[in-house]
Amino acid sequence: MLIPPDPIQRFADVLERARQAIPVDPNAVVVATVDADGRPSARVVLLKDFDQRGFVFFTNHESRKGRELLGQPFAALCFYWQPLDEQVRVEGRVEVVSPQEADAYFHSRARGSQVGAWASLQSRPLGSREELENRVEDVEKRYAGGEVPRPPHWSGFRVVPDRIEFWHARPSRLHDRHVYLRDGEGWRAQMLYP
Ligand SMILES: Cc1cc2nc3c(=O)[nH]c(=O)nc-3n(C[C@H](O)[C@H](O)[C@H](O)COP(=O)(O)O)c2cc1C
Repeated sequence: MLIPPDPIQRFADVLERARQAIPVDPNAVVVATVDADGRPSARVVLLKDFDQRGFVFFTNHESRKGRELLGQPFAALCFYWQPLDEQVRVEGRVEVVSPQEADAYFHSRARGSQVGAWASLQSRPLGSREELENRVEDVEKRYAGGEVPRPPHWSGFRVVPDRIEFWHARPSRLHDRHVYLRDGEGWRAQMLYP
């Protein structure tokens, strides 16, 4: 098989197949970060955008992942689509998206999610469910009848890839693995043993 030259276009094709095969959250992805001591942590987020510049997700920048990424600006993403028998791994430096990009996405979200972004002190200890509900009520009162602005601590991260790997299951565990390594403005593709 000839390895397709553009990994971003190849990712677009795989994600499109995933969207057709998986009714809920085909854009879910595990994102791994590390803290200042090199200790890794991982969680699922939703991929909200991607193009030649990179892969974007949104979150609270004061959350555990947010603080880790602001301190150690590298991440690894891992997609797995079981019905497709496909895995894609993306690695690279992370940058914060522009305020315009963050605003545009924030204002496209449901109002409840916008309120939640203010109410949730993501990843900090919570005393009770009631405490969270009271915070939600306070935010709703504060912005009653008006637009909910984007919290300054809520924005997107873009993973700027320097390594993208496509894995496709094959019989006898002799799977296909194609890794793309950033090479100047382009990519150098390489097969790997499974
Ligand atoms: C399907 C799914 C999608 C999620 N999407 C997001 C997301 O886009 N952004 C986000 O901040 N958290 C998302 N979460 C919650 C995260 O997994 C995580 O619990 C939260 O962000 C706190 O992580 P942290 O403490 O490591 O920062 C999602 C969880 C699941 C299961």
